[in-house]
Amino acid sequence: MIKLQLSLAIIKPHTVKNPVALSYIRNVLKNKFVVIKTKRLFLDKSTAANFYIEHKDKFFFNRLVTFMSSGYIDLHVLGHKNAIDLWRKMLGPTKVYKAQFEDPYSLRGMFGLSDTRNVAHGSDSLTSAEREIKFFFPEFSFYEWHNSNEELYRKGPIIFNKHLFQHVRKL
Ligand SMILES: Nc1ccn([C@@H]2O[C@H](COP(=O)(O)OP(=O)(O)OP(=O)(O)O)[C@@H](O)[C@H]2O)c(=O)n1
Ligand SMILES: Nc1ncnc2c1ncn2[C@@H]1O[C@H](COP(=O)(O)OP(=O)(O)O)[C@@H](O)[C@H]1O
Ligand SMILES: [Mg+2]
Repeated sequence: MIKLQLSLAIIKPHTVKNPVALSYIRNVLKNKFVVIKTKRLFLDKSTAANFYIEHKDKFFFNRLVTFMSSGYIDLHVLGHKNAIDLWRKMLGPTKVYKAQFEDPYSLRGMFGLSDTRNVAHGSDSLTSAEREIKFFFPEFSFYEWHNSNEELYRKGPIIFNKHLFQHVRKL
C-alpha cells in the first residue's frame, strides 16, 4: 500500500490569465491527481517575498516577487502516491529554453514565457511541500490528513466538484 503524498502547485499569474494554458493544466490536475484544496489569491509583495525567501539573494528575486504579485494565482494541494516528483516532471525544467529544447511537451516547454514566467510552481521536497501548504493553507491539518483523510481519499469513493475545483468524498 502506497500512501498519497501531497504537493503544492501554484499556477502563476500569466498562466491564470491564459485560458488555453489554464484549461489544459486544469484538465491534467483533475485527471492525474486528487485535488485536495484549491484557492485563488492575489499576493501582496511581502507575502510573495516570504514565500520565496530561500531566493532572497538571487539576481531574479525582485522580478520574481513583482511578477508573483502582479495578478491572481491559483493554489492547489495535490495528492498522488508520487505527487512531488510527478508534478515537477510535468512542469519540466525551470529555465524556458531548456524546457523547450529538452522537454517541449512539458507545461513549461509548451507555455513558458521566460525563466521567471515559467507557468507554475511545484514543491521540490517533502519538507518544502509541508512548509508551502502550511504557508497558504494555515487551517490545513496534517494530523487529520495523515490519520483519516489520506485513507478516505485513497480508497474513495470520491467525486470531482468542478465549482470548488476539488475532489470531495462521495457521501
Ligand atoms: N544576471 C543574470 C541575468 C540574466 N540571466 C539569464 O539571462 C536570460 C534572460 O533573462 P531575462 O532578461 O530575465 O529575460 P526576460 O525575458 O526579461 O524574463 P523575466 O523578466 O520574466 O525573467 C535568462 O536565461 C536569465 O536566467 C542570468 O543568467 N544572469
Ligand atoms: N535564472 C532565472 N531567471 C529568472 N527567474 C528565475 C531564474 N531561476 C528561477 N527563477 C524564478 O524563480 C522561481 C523559483 O526558482 P527555483 O526554485 O530555482 O525553480 P523551480 O520553480 O523550478 O523550483 C522559478 O520558478 C522562476 O520563476
Ligand atoms: Mg523551487
